[in-house]
Amino acid sequence: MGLEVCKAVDAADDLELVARVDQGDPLASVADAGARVLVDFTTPDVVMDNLRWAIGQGISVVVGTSGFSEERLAQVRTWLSEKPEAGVLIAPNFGIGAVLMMQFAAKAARYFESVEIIEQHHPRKLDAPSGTATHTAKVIAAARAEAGLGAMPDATKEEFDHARGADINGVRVHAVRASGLVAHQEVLFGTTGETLTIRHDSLDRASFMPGVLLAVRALVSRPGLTIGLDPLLG
Ligand SMILES: NC(=O)C1=CN([C@@H]2O[C@H](COP(=O)(O)OP(=O)(O)OC[C@H]3O[C@@H](n4cnc5c(N)ncnc54)[C@H](OP(=O)(O)O)[C@@H]3O)[C@@H](O)[C@H]2O)C=CC1
Ligand SMILES: O=C(O)C1=N[C@H](C(=O)O)C[C@H](O)C1
Repeated sequence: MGLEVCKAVDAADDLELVARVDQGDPLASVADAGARVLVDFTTPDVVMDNLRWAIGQGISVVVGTSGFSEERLAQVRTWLSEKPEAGVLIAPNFGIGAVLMMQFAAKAARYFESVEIIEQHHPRKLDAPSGTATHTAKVIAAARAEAGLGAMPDATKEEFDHARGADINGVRVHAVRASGLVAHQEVLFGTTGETLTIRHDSLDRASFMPGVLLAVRALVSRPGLTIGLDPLLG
């Protein structure tokens, strides 16, 4: 993703790529180069250190790295309150189609008694389930709670470990890893006599770049914490 972002920024007429940082490179080179926005696609282990450093320097940050809990978001808000000029945008998925998939799923949630999420990724992915699937489960769970829906029907009494997937706020999420895949997700809804499947496929990492560039441009004049691309899409 880092390479893909560098290519996309380089190719944009209105943006200038001033620094590239890989593991082991000094972050100070970002500040020395006069960067106004830092884009972080690293790992959940290091992203918070990067964020703390960048916010401390007054540099805004676009974050694609997954692994953001409520506690992490609260920490970012605290850091930002000390640097009101800085902005941070954290998005579980920068693909426009993926953002729409999550919005459609939230809209459908109230009408179906059952829903499960099946995400599929390349086998080099470190985290499971994906940030996108986790976020989708949370927005579906919130929509179900708002509509007064209870637990989903499920008679399972005996199971091999994890056979029914991870339980995220009451929504089952299944993670598939296989060579050849990029990033894919299905949200499967069911109710009496019908199912609805909402599916999104990222077939190439270029799919994330329009969303990343949109966020970079917005953050030049958008202080505070923004979650997801939705507020930028109107
Ligand atoms: N929000 C979105 O739309 C998307 C989010 N992602 C997320 O982005 C993250 C990265 O994904 P991906 O690019 O596929 O993963 P990769 O493992 O291919 O890349 C991560 C890179 O970060 C480098 N790195 C590790 N530590 C640091 C550090 N301290 N400073 C700078 N660089 C560092 C790694 O170096 P090294 O190889 O030496 O360890 C590696 O090159 C994941 O969390 C993934 O889930 C991915 C795609 C889309
Ligand atoms: O690691 C990936 O590849 C991806 N990670 C993000 C996630 O965890 O949801 C976004 C997309 O699914 C690709």
